[in-house]
Amino acid sequence: MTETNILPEVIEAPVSGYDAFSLETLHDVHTFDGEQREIAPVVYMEKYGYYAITRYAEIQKALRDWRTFSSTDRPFYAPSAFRPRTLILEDPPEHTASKSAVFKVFDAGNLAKMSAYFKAEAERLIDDLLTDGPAEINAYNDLSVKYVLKVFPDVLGLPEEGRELLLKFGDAVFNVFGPPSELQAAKLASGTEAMEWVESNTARNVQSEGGIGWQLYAMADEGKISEHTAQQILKSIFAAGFDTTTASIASMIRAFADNPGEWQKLRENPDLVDNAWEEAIRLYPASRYGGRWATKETVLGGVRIPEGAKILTMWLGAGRDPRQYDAPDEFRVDRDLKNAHLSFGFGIHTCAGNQVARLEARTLLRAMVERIEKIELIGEPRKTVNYQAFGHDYVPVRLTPAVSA
Ligand code: HEM
Repeated sequence: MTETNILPEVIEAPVSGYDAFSLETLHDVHTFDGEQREIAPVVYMEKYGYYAITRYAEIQKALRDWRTFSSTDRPFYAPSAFRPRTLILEDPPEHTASKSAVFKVFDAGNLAKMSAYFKAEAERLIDDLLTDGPAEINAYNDLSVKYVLKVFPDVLGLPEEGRELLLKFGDAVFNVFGPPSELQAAKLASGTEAMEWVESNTARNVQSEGGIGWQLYAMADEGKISEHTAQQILKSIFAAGFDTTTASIASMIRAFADNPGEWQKLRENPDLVDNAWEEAIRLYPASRYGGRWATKETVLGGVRIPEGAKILTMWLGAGRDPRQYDAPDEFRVDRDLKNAHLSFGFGIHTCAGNQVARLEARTLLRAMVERIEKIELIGEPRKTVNYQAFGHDYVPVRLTPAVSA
């Protein structure tokens, strides 16, 4: 018998005592999720009775097959006011209609309008920061939050007052899919403050004519989606569109502060801006995992997954899978990302706002590269502690302005 005739061996998922949600884990998710990745492509987390897909290739393979790896249920799923019941909790055909509605409001025409506005605001913000020469700032609050909470809510037509509640809302949303704990209770309590604001700012009657929300309700009038779905989609944008970008832009600045040589490389070759941003979110994804359930028994990476299994797709760990990337812990602005990364997910549920997130981040980075000579760390950065979201909420840096020609 030749080797090609040997059927691949199918094994049961290695049983792991891993607690993906303990405080110890949450303080160092890259190390701990990375350890699980090195055990097997799929592990069984005994403590919670859930499966975790840990490696790049297997996550990608699973997410190509939405019929087997359905999104309509997931570990720790319980209906929650913090989880808008649309898109991420839908499979086709419902999902197709909702996703088309989002793509329609983020079409080329709307993105082009956003692009010009984001650029003007990014440049203004950096110029303001550097008016008096070198600036010592917390890159999270003074740069990332300031920029994101200005440009995207403006585009959505949201009032100035209360915008910071979007971050509390997002922080709660990203703590829903995990076990009850003090941490979860605190995040949900804090998010509750945001609920009324979110509810009233996603209502039909407050949407400014021609704005994103108005366009969604117009689609409801045309019968393309329901009125309820229009509001749920708007809530999804509120839920997923702020914590993610603020955290990952702060993480990107940390990556540059840790690697001054990479900043110089980018200054010398600004064409690398887009690639540098993708590399930053490969290294520091804003979302640690997704959730699915197996609609039938299946085998992934040689590991059996039973019908009905609830599954975490651990894309933060997969972003540093050495089977996919050379020297995966290193930040290299010119890395050949080949198949990109999983930080925006993969398959039919790929991030619906990825174009907006990319536009925001790349535009800011371009404005920075043109204006900033040096980014230096002047203190210890702090990572966020959250079940599902990952990022930095404190990145103390000194920005030295470039001497203009
Ligand atoms: C750097 C910023 C962002 C990151 C890293 C990110 C990451 C992700 C990931 C990993 C998923 C897939 C979830 C899954 O398959 O389980 C996702 C889905 C989603 N994201 Fe984002 N996101 C970002 C920004 C945004 C923004 C700005 C918006 C809105 C404008 C947004 C809206 C959504 C929505 C609505 C979904 C659900 C898509 C679907 O189910 O088809 N995200 N995002």
